[in-house]
Amino acid sequence: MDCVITFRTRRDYRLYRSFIRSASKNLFVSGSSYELIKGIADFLLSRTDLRPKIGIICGSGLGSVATILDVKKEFSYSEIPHFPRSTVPGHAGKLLFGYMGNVAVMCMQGRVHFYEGYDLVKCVMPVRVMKLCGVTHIIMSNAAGGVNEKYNVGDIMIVKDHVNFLGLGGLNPLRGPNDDRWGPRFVALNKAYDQWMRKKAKELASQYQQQGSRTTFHEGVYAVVGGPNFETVAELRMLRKMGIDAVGMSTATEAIAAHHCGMTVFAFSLITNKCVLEYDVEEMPNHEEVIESGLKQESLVKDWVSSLVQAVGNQWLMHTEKGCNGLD
Ligand SMILES: O=P(O)(O)O[C@@H]1C[C@H](O)[C@@H](CO)O1
Ligand SMILES: Nc1nc2[nH]cnc2c(=O)[nH]1
Repeated sequence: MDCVITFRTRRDYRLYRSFIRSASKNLFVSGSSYELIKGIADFLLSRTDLRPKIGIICGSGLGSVATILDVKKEFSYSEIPHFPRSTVPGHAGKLLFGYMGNVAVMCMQGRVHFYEGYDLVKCVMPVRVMKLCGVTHIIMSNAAGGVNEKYNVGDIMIVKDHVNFLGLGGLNPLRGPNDDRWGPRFVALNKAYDQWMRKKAKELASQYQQQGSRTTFHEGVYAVVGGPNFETVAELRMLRKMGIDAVGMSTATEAIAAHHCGMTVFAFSLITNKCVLEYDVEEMPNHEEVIESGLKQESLVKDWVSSLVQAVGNQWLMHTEKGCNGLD
């Protein structure tokens, strides 16, 4: 049915036209515009003198990583304008600014996920906020199911690559008009996970093995699925045939946004459950077990992440005179 709108004055017409223009623009950019994210970064930076160089995202049950920070400023996500709120147990929903040694760090104690109802562009908003706060290196962690039969609960997998099942189906945080201030329209991902950081992380990991730790470190491929259900046996068998080592519900999309805006990306998965690829098995994955596994590996993960942060800091010192204490 056609609809005819009449306007009493030219002013009414102009108001209507500008409303429609901004509404159609917002259809694409709401929650993601550069200006909005700059506003959030400015809000945070106006409340702390600390200028972070490294960003950390704590996954399910991995929030304890934040406790190694000498915290200088803490925000609850709910007090940050336009910031998404975590709704999942095991994600405290706090943004912390502090030091790890002499390295200035910004740390998300908990993330938001697509399955919580957020658009992907909103899920990656905190990554872009970190970028505009000055973060150059980002460390992402997640809880994941071990698809590779050699992986055991408590193992750690350094992510060397990912399969983005959401993205292959068209759900991508970069979908929509591209703002070149973030990065190019078509971004290459063959070097998404930084080689130097992976090598350093492996070197640091080897010390635990030498000290007799039972934790095994791997390097492997992470697959992101939409969640929130855990996978069926048929899905897991398919993932394994495809060469997937671990499966989860986050990280890959954040890594895409971080790489797109030029950050150096490192990600790791804590294997919190062994995926069940057989039908006649009693055990079933659950979120409580995921969180519990995170807590069990707390001290090793904290130690390892902290040494990696220091290693990045030392690397900076070698290449710049200023270092990374956030005061330069
Ligand atoms: O935030 P991450 O990816 O660590 O959380 C994983 C995926 C689900 O949110 C949850 C399932 O237990 O853990
Ligand atoms: N998709 C998925 N995410 C997880 N997070 C922790 N364990 C799992 C799992 O088995 N599957």
